[in-house]
Amino acid sequence: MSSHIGTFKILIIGDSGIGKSSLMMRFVDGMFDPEISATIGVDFKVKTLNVEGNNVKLAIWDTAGQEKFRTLTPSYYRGAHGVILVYDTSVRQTFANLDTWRQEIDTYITKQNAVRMLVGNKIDKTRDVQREEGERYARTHKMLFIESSAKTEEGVQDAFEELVTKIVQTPELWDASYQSDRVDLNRGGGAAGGACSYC
Ligand SMILES: Nc1nc2c(ncn2[C@@H]2O[C@H](COP(=O)(O)OP(=O)(O)OP(=O)(O)O)[C@@H](O)[C@H]2O)c(=O)[nH]1
Repeated sequence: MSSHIGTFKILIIGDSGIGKSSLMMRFVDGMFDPEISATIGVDFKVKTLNVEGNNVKLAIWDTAGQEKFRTLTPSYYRGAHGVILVYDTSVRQTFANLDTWRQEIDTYITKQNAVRMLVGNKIDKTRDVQREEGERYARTHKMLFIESSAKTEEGVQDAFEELVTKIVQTPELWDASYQSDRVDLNRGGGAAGGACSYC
């Protein structure tokens, strides 16, 4: 029997045109649209996932990459349990911009141990950034790492599953009864307790 451990807020950020909306559409709807339009403000979808016997509801926030369409940035980050930072493996500049996005995460995130994942998207295209470079960046900055293609589907499901698995394994992020300053050795790491809101 599986138990429901609440709703996780997942944020997708990164430069414009790297495929944030496409990753969300591929994951939630199983589709790819080569003519998808730019996000204005924020888009939002919900999906339920079963991870290690736990039913989790994901509230996925797909944010605009274009500065002029980014409004209310702090509210995107409020209460987020996981952040997916995306770059385009076929456009080096989007990799070079990662430091700026990481600074934004550190400025606005409210749950300090929110799980961070780096995703190199568009691996179906000619490469401008090698896999090893992405791996190294993620390791240096303590992020999970995966490469993907929203077009071919490769890596997309794995990215969300790995992120959510890590969140499930970090109960201080979502279990209201968990106190991070107290270590209770009798406590299991799994499915217990409090529901989280995502707003
Ligand atoms: N070849 C290829 N094209 C992709 C992939 N992912 C997205 N695209 C295309 O890249 C373009 C931009 O995709 P979006 O998903 O709108 O990018 P975004 O990051 O959400 O852009 P903003 O909303 O402006 O922040 C679209 O034409 C997509 O079809 C991919 O994995 N491979």
